[in-house]
Amino acid sequence: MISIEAIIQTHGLCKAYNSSEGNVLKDLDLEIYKGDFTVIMGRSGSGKSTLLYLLSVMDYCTAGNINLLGKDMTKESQKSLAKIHRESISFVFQGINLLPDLTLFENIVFCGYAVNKDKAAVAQKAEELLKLFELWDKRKSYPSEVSGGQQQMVAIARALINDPEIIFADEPTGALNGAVGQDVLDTLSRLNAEGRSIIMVTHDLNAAARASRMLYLRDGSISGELRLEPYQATGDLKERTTRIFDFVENLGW
Ligand SMILES: Nc1ncnc2c1ncn2[C@@H]1O[C@H](COP(=O)(O)OP(=O)(O)OP(=O)(O)O)[C@@H](O)[C@H]1O
Repeated sequence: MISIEAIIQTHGLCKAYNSSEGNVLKDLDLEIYKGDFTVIMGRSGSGKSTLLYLLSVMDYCTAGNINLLGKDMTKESQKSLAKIHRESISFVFQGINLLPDLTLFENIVFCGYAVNKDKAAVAQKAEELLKLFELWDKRKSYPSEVSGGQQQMVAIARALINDPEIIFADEPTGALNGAVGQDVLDTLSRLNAEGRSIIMVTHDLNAAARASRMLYLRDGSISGELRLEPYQATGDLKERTTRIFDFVENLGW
């Protein structure tokens, strides 16, 4: 059951990278709800990644404001923003971005130590996550020694080490083959079913089929929205994919 509690609200949100090219995001008024698996789609260049970076406060808006978990992000200090990044939100990138000189285990605990001084508790949680993702026997391997899918699982484990309320994902399956991509999506769906809010950008209809709410971005504005029943492991992915295809096709995808 999705609540109607907004965890993110934007008002008049604009982003321009330079004054000569105008706004990439145009006056967006948007709400993201707690417990949703929100998927953002749109054509290449429509501003999806820009929006994700703004919502996750990895980049700054040029006008308007963003309220994240009850706080106006345009008014928070750098220290407060850093705290929110460490404790409340996480980001899973397409490029994965594990630190190459740290083992899989070290990649995960490294982020945990930044928040929790109890190193034993962090190590315990990292162990649980690695076991959950069936990577415990690879804990001493370096990222270059495991597959892309395993690296992405570690990136998700790292994103979970501080128990974030919101997970942002930018094309998390973009670099993976089909079956491995499904494993990553299954993991995100499971996290969502456990109550975590997920906001994901994707071009992939199969990935989008995990959404409980779809937003379609066109030229920096939201031009459509679709609400779906939350995905269930036994659910009919094909039927959901067809619905999403019809939705985005009608919007000019
Ligand atoms: N750092 C940047 N500096 C200047 N322009 C940028 C920058 N990042 C993005 N843009 C421009 O902003 C627009 C939106 O880019 P964005 O990456 O948000 O789109 P997208 O919908 O995620 O695209 P894609 O699907 O291709 O990843 C594009 O015209 C892009 O060239």
